[in-house]
Amino acid sequence: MESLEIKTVEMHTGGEPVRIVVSGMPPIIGKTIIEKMNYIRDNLDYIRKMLMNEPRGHSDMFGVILVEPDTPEADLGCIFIHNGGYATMCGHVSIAVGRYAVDYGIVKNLKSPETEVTLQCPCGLVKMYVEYSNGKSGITIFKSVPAYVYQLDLEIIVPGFGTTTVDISYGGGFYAVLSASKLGLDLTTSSVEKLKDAGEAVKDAVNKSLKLTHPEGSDLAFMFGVILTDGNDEFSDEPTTQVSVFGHRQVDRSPCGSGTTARVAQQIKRGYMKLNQQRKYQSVIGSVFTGEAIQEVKYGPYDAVIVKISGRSYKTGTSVYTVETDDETGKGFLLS
Ligand SMILES: O=C(O)[C@H]1NCC[C@@H]1O
Repeated sequence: MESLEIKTVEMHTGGEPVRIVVSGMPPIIGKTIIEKMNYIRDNLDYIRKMLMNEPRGHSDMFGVILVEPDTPEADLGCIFIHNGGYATMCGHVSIAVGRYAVDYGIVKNLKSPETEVTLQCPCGLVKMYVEYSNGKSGITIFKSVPAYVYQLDLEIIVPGFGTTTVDISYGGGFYAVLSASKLGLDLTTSSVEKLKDAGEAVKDAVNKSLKLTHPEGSDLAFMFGVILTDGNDEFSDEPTTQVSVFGHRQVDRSPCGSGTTARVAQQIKRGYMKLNQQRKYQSVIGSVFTGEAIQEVKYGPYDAVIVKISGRSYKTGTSVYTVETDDETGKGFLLS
């Protein structure tokens, strides 16, 4: 532990933190990206706890450990980390890592007006298009893995909130999507604590009533989060607001890239949106991503769509993290 010296680049996307681990990790064993994620989870989880939890992080911290990809198609491999564990996809991090790859010389073939970066994520390859001109990077668009609805109108009993229905949709991770009003909540007036309670309760309820499967195996088949929306599903030029609750009662400050991907697939399936219609998705702090389904594809047995998301990230600093051997508290704790 004492010899750890983890170097990070710190960014945020739409207010959601991105702690990018760029060096200092012990060797990571594994051939595939999933094997690497599982190796870190089983052998190096103390590093996630040290970087995400207090006193170096906080209960809403998010990050990524950069690893060697196992395919020449990818520029970087991404292991996404949060307060409770690991994510198979993360849009807000991908948006930041796209800029990082351009600004820190990871990608050599810089092109204006946009430079392509490919990330290997546990869910698959994610293609980034980073705005780049006059030596400056900017807005990043990503095209994720195929997104699809797993089940519409799943009935669940949510303790403390009643019986309701949710749609289960996949955007690189599985989300339950529902209007906050179905739980008697309002995204503008309900407290963040109440939204966390609801998110946790919905996730538990879905886990009790549904066994998820995924065409590429069980490592991808778990409920990642809950998207509570303002219910404004009909297409409009106005943004629709949503909040993603995931991990250990963690609340996304950004509109949530993978959650937006899942919601676009759900809105297409329900006929609220059409292919090539671009919509604005707003977080509870007012940051905005755009989302658009650009192509229909078949994914295993599912009718899926390829979704394009755009957002903007910013750099906030760099850090070097260490831990002293006798510092038990400094190994990481959560207060909530
Ligand atoms: O943008 C996203 O996809 C995410 N943000 C935090 C939780 C999700 O992974």
